[in-house]
Amino acid sequence: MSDGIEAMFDSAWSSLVQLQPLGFAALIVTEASLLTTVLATVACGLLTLFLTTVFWRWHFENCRDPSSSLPLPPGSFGWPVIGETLHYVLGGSTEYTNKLKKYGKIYKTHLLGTPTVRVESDELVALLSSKEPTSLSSGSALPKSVRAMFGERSVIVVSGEEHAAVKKNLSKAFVPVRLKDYLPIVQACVRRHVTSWTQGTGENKMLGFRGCQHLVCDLILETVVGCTRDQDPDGAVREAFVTCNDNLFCIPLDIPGMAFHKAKKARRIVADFARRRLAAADSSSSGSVSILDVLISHMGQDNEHENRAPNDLQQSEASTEKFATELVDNCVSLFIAGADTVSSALCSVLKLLAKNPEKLAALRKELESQDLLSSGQENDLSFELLQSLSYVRAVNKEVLRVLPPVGGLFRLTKTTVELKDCQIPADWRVVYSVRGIHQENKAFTNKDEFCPERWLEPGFEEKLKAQFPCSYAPFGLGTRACLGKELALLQMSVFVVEVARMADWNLLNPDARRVFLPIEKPFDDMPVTFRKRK
Ligand code: HEM
Repeated sequence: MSDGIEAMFDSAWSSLVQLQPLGFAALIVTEASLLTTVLATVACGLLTLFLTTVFWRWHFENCRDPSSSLPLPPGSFGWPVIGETLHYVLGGSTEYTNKLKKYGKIYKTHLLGTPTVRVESDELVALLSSKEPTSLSSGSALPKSVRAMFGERSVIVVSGEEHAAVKKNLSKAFVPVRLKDYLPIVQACVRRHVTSWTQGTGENKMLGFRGCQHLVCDLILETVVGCTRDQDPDGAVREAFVTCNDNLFCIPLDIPGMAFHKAKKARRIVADFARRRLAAADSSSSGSVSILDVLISHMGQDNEHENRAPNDLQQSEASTEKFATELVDNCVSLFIAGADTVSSALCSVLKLLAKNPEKLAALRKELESQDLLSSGQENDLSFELLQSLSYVRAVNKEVLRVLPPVGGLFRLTKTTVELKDCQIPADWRVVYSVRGIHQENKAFTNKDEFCPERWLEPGFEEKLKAQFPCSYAPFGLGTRACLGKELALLQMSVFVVEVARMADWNLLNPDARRVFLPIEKPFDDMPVTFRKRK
C-alpha cells in the first residue's frame, strides 16, 4: 500500500518538475500581461480624462450667448464635474490671490457644480447690483446644500414680493427697542464664556475659533428661541447646529456617510427643537423676550388677518402649518446666518487686537475713560453706552473690513448680462467678492493695515457712502443686505468690551493660513492662551 502511494507521489513530483519551467514562463508571461493591462488601463483612463476635460472646457466656452458680441471673462473651468471646487477648498487664500493676479478683477471658474464668475472690484459690483433683481436673482443662486439647510420658506431662499414680505416681518425683531431687550442675555452669555476661558491662575490653552463658536452657539440659541443650556442638557442641539454650519457647502448627495446626509440629519434636530419651542411659546405666558416671541406675535397677527377663513378648518390648518414652517425655517436660518458669521468676527477681533497691541491699548484707554475697565459686572452696559463707545465701534468696522466673515455674495443671472468688456450668460452664478472689493478699491489707504482710527476721521464714512457706495460690504448690499446687522454689531461691541477688560491673550500661530469656506477663519482654528487680566 505504502509502495503504491510512494510511486504515485514520485510520478506526481516528476511531472511537477517537468512542468516547472513552463510554470515560471507562464508566471513571467502573466506578470508581463498584467503590467501591459495596468499600463493600458492607466493610459485609457488618462486619455478619457484628457478628452472629457477638453470636451468639458469646450462645452462651457461655447455657452456664450451669440446675441452678444462680447467674449466670456478669462479663466478656467477646471476638471470635469468638480470644476475648480477642490482648488479653492485646498488652496484657500493662495488660490484667490493667484487667480486675481492671473486674470484680473473678473474671471470665470466652475464651482459647486455651476459655471461661475467671480467679481473682485467695487465698481463692477456696483454695476452688477444695479441690475438686480431684473437680471440677477439671489436665493436661487445659493448652492443646493445651502438652500436645503435654510429651508424653502426661509427669507434667504424666497424671492421677489414674498422675500420683501417675510423680511418686513422678521425685521420687527431687530429694531433698537428689541435689541435693548436682548442686551442682558448677550452680556451674560459673553461674560460666562470669557470667564471660563480665563479660569485659574495660569494660562489656558484653547482653540480661539472653537471657543467663539461655542459662545455664539449659546448666544444665538438664547436670543433667537430663548433656549438656555438647561433646555439642551446633553448639548445635542448645539452639536447638530455646529454640524449644519460645518457642512453648509457640500456636494448635495443624500447618501449615508456623505456630508449632505449628516447636515440634513442635523438640521432635523435643530428644526425639531425650534418646533418644540414654538409649541411651548404658544402656550407660555412668560414675559421673556426672544426673537421667536417677537415673530410669533407679529407673524401670528398677520397670518390671522390674511389667510384664515374662520369657517374653513382645512384652510386654517394649512395656513397654521405654513405659518409654523415659515417660523421654523426662519429660526433655523437666523441660527445659521448668525452663527459662524459672528464666530468668525469674534475670532478676528481676538486675532487683530493680539497682533496690534497698540490698538488694544487705545481701546482700553477708551474703556478707562468711561470707567468701564476696572469695574466690569453684569448689566453695566446699556445700549446707549455701547453706542457712545466710538473706538469700540471703529474696531468692529475695521475687523469686518480686514477680515470679512462672508467672503462672497451669491447671485444667479436670469438673462445674459453684459459687463464692461465681457458677457455672463444666463443661469451662471456670479459671486461678488466682499474680500476683493475691500481690497481692490480706492476708498481705503494702507489697505492691509488694521487701523480703527480711519473710521474716526471726520467725514470719512459720509465720503465713503457718497463716493464709493460699494467699497465696504461686510453685511452685503441692497435688498438682500444682512437682516441681523445691528444685532451682530451689538454682540461684537459687548464682546470687544468684555474681552478687553477681562482677559489677556496670546496667539500661538499668529500667521496661520486663512480659509474662506464656509467662513473666514485661520485654518488651525487659532490656538491661543488666555489668562485673567490683572
Ligand atoms: C458679523 C456678523 C454677520 C455678517 C458679517 C453677516 C453678513 C451677511 C451678508 C453679507 C448677508 C448678505 C448675503 C447676500 O447678499 O447674499 C447677510 C444676510 C443675512 N443675514 Fe447676516 N451677517 C452677520 C450676522 C447675522 C446675524 C447675527 C443674523 C441674525 C441672527 C443674520 C441674519 C441674516 C439674514 C436673515 C440674512 C438674509 C437677508 C436677506 O436675504 O434678505 N446675520 N448677512
